[in-house]
Amino acid sequence: MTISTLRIATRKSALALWQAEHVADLLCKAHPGLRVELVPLSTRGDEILDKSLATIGGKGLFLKELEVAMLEGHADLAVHSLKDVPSELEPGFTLPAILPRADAADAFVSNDYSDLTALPLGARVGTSSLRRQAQLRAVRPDLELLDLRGNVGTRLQKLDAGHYEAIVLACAGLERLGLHSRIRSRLSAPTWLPAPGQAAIAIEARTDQPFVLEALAVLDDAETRLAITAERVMNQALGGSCTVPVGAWCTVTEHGLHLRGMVGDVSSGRLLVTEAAASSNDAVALGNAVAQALLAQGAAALLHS
Ligand SMILES: NCc1[nH]cc(CCC(=O)O)c1CC(=O)O
Repeated sequence: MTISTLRIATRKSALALWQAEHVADLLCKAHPGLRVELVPLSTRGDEILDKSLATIGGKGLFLKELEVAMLEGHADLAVHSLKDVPSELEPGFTLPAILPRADAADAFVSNDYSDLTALPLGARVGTSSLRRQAQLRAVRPDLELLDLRGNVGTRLQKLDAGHYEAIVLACAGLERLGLHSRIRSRLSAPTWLPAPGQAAIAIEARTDQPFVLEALAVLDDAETRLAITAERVMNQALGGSCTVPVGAWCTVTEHGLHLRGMVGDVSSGRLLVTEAAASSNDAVALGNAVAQALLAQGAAALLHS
């Protein structure tokens, strides 16, 4: 059976819409004659902006309404930032395609300062990400770390309004929104680790829709899938969610996979870091091995503190 139309469920933020339109373009190119429509939806994660994600129930809140739309037959697929996708999906759903990864680094964004070291003593830095907070603490224990939620545009407005000397965002999101010029410097591996799956776009669909899955699978990037598998397995083995400061970065070369993992503590800025290598067939084992090594270093105490 050939599919004539695919409907993409997406959140309504500028970044989510860009990503959904990007997938729509790729699908149209891959399947000439296919109609692709966007189904923009609001999620609880978008609506509740005054509480931390940890308090309101974590990352799943950005997926739920999109999954309901697929279950009710209003949409055939959903497009997500992979780093917002919980390591365990709801039953009945799968990720048939992971797109090639963009720049996974974080961005130091500031109107007055060129990088982290240039910030004055006690400067205010905005980020609600515990991973970013712990890594900031580790290099600059003097900084005042302040919460900052909302979509990318809102966060930049709060910086420009003078609430912070600097904020930290993902380079990939800024690039996609045409905001490359806001990146003053990159916070990148190996010294600074991104979130598991950062900068990769994931397509989600129902496991019981074989023709949809087949149409989507052509967009899958094998190398990115290997890397994010190792990173997400590590995160899951650490009991990971967005409520703990965990960073991961897996590279893929002709020699195989190399994974660097981090668990941090926000209050002390203490970071545990481990790395290991494996062959391309062993992404899952590599993720588990790095998680076990972090636990052996004492990660459990940090994760449950
Ligand atoms: N948590 C929100 C979110 N989810 C994905 C991205 C960036 C794009 C990506 O990582 O693919 C962002 C914004 C940010 O962290 O600055």
